[in-house]
Amino acid sequence: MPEHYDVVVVGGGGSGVPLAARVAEDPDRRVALIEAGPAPGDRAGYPSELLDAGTVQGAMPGHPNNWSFLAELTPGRPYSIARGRILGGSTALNGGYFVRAPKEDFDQWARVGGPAWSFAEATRLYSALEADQDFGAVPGHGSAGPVPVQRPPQSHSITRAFHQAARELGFPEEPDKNADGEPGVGPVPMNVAGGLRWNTALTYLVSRGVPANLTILGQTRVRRVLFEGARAVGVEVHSDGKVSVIQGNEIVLCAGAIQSAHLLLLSGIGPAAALRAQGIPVTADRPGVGAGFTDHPEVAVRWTPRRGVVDTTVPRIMESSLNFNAGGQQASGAGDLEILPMLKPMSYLLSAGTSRVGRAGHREDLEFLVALQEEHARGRLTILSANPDVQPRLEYNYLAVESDRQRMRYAVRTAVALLSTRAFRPLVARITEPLPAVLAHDHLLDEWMQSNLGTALHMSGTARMGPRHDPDSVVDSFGRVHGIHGLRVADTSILPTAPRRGPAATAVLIGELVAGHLRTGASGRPDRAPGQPTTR
Ligand SMILES: Cc1cc2nc3c(=O)[nH]c(=O)nc-3n(C[C@H](O)[C@H](O)[C@H](O)COP(=O)(O)OP(=O)(O)OC[C@H]3O[C@@H](n4cnc5c(N)ncnc54)[C@H](O)[C@@H]3O)c2cc1C
Repeated sequence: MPEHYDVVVVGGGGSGVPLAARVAEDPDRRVALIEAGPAPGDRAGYPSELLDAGTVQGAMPGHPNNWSFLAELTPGRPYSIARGRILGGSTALNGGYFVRAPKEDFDQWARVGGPAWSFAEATRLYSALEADQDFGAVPGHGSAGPVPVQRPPQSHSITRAFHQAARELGFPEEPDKNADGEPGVGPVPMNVAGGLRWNTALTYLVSRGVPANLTILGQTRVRRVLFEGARAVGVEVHSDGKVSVIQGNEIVLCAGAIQSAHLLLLSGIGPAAALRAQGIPVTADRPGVGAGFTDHPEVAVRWTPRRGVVDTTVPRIMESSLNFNAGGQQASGAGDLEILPMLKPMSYLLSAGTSRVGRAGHREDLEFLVALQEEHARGRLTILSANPDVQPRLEYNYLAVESDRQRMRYAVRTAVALLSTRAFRPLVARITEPLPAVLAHDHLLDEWMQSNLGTALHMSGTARMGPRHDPDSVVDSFGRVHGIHGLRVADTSILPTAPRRGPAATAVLIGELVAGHLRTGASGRPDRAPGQPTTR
């Protein structure tokens, strides 16, 4: 007999772990959390390089806990897309920048998601999930949630110069990037404490204990959802070389923006013609699955530091960021551009000196990561085979529209202007690229951006929420798949657009929000406030 659970959660990452942990606070529900990667039961079980918040070694293509998907950022520009493959998901290998989406994002999302997605409701959820070490006691913040949030000291010479340079150019200070203030320069809130990256498994499960009614199945990969008519009844899984079935009253896909959409397609939910072309029987014709995703295109402005600027022993990769509007300092808005000064060379961040490249790293260039936080172009994820082992095609279409290129040019020129200020003079030996001749001409700068293009790895919107009559929407406000009973998606796939800041905090919020709805089946307001201890 297949095992049977009340709730089956597929994928233990930014959203899946909080969701499973919260639902399992109800002792009457049997919950299964299925994770394709390993599921360490304690901190010592995590590879040390994934805990080290001073590097991002898990982002290195080919790392065993990284799915390393192949994508095209623009036609002809292949790129390896990092995603976490371990309990904690991408939060186990990300940059640790834990920032809320601004009010403007929630205003936009609430138009299709309703009151559960209002900024007031989001503030309540963000506050309940955090233990903010700097502002926890003030309204709009929390001190009792699972996720430790801290702003790093602003003492590094690069950070001090960055603040001063931003002021020289007229940008305002933004002392708390998790408050609803004007975008500007300020410390980056991080889920980093004691030099450790606190992934969702450490915060929601290891620190708080795994409830007896929550079964965690590691090294178990879901291949597709199983149905009886229009009701999801279970999942087909592959583990230990065997294929088996796990049944559930409610199936929740939290496999991330790439794999939740892929699982929907493998299960016959998506554009009917594309499914039939792969021989997949159509369960629900939803053309929106995989279509129109957004992310944050990124380029690196490189500079050679003077001797003594880089200190690889600093237990952080960054300390501050500048969020600003493409219309200039005078423009209002939530900030569609971002500049993040890295404190160490990228080669070092990816290998921590364990490879030849990494050892040389401390003498190499540093980067300002420059990102477009509000894309107008749209990407596409399409199924290539009914075989779950064949990854979908990922076409980002970055910078495909002039309004994106124009704002990105503005951001790159601003980064170079920051490095050219008086504040940076004592630190900068030279700005390596883009060169002045490239900066001076839009078409040359466009070519440079295209050939240096990267991604912030913030994919969202592959199964967007919206009203059922909208053919491009896939789920409702609480992740329920239109036209199907007992199946939800709860991760950044459901966001209509990528948040204008990093999505990790919002991924956790999605887990909390959908768990609240699963617990009550009604308003989304949980019967017990998240962060409040259980009474069992
Ligand atoms: C290198 C990197 C750096 C980043 N830096 C930042 C940052 O500094 N700040 C920020 O805000 N955001 C950052 N992000 C993005 C952020 O971490 C993600 O947006 C967030 O973790 C998404 O949560 P999720 O639950 O949607 O997906 P994930 O966290 O990716 O979780 C999905 C989980 O599902 C599992 N899974 C997938 N398919 C299956 C299957 N078929 N069966 C079973 N399990 C499956 C995966 O193994 C994974 O554990 C970064 C991402 C990466 C990759």
